[in-house]
Amino acid sequence: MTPLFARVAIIGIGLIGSSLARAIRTQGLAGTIACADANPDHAARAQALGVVDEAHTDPAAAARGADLVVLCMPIGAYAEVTQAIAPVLAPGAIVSDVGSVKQAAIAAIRPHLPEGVHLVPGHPIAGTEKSGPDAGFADLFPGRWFILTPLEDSDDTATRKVADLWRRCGMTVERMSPDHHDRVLAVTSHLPHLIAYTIVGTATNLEEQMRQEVVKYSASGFRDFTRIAASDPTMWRDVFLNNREAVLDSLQRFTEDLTALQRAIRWGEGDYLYQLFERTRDIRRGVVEARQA
Ligand SMILES: NC(=O)c1ccc[n+]([C@@H]2O[C@H](COP(=O)([O-])OP(=O)(O)OC[C@H]3O[C@@H](n4cnc5c(N)ncnc54)[C@H](O)[C@@H]3O)[C@@H](O)[C@H]2O)c1
Ligand SMILES: O=C(O)C(=O)C[C@]1(C(=O)O)C=C[C@@H](O)C=C1
Repeated sequence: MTPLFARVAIIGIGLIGSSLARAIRTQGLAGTIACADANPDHAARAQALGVVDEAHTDPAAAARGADLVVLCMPIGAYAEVTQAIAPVLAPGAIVSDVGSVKQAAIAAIRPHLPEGVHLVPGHPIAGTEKSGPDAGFADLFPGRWFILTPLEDSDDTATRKVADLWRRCGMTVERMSPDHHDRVLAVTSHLPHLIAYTIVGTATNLEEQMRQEVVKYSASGFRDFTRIAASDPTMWRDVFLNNREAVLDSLQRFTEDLTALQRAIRWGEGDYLYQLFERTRDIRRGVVEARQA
């Protein structure tokens, strides 16, 4: 099959960037895969692993001559990297990304793009708590959702090509407005991470002897939270700072629901607790049936 792109440049060759590189290679979707990473060890490791044809530390060196550039680094670095690659982007080139927040990603990229370069933002809803080029794997994507958030003026052909890329990596592609994406993900992804960080933080704040017992007798509920709370600090700092309104809104709702639960426990309202737990168990069944568990 002919490759979709002649040269793909992946900027940030960590968990998602290296998974994408592996999937592109496995599916034969690009003639050349170039990458750039600000961390020279990550660039060298990606080259040593053979997941890319070229590895650089300068993003412009990777992006030069690329028909597709995919930003795969934390959102806080988007503006600086877009400014660095802008002079080498040819008219007709596509710039896309995988960032977990869409409105802030667009605001950071769009002002710096030269005329004739197409912006097609997106977000693969797939990941793990691990980071870096060794953590990636091509099978991260099959069976998962990819949310495409094109702008009103996004080029149709460019949008279709980006959708095709992710479809051929095994994902199911859906379109959403950037604003809607940010509100949905605040509830389904950002809030759960915030809760996990809080629970694990609270436990580690307990006095020394207690802390040892928390780790020693970790029940699976706590263990599941520690997995999520091990997620990359830079990435998640940038997510919360860049989706502030939607996260604060869902956090407010969560706090109110928690207060209602506290009240039900205090007043022995067993029916309230039972009905809530019954409802949430059904939701879990739905997630499993949708094969997203
Ligand atoms: N981890 C997930 O589950 C997940 C899922 C979907 C989307 N995302 C998004 O993907 C992006 C990358 O996340 P990840 O999990 O792959 O993180 P990661 O830490 O594994 O990889 C990020 C890479 O970017 C590099 N980097 C940092 N600043 C850079 C810069 N200025 N220039 C070039 N490279 C730079 C880092 O050295 C690292 O190799 C984030 O925007 C995140 O929101 C993450
Ligand atoms: O499975 C995990 O470890 C993840 O946190 C993946 C997860 C999620 O919340 O589902 C995290 C961030 C993303 O932007 C997309 C996916």
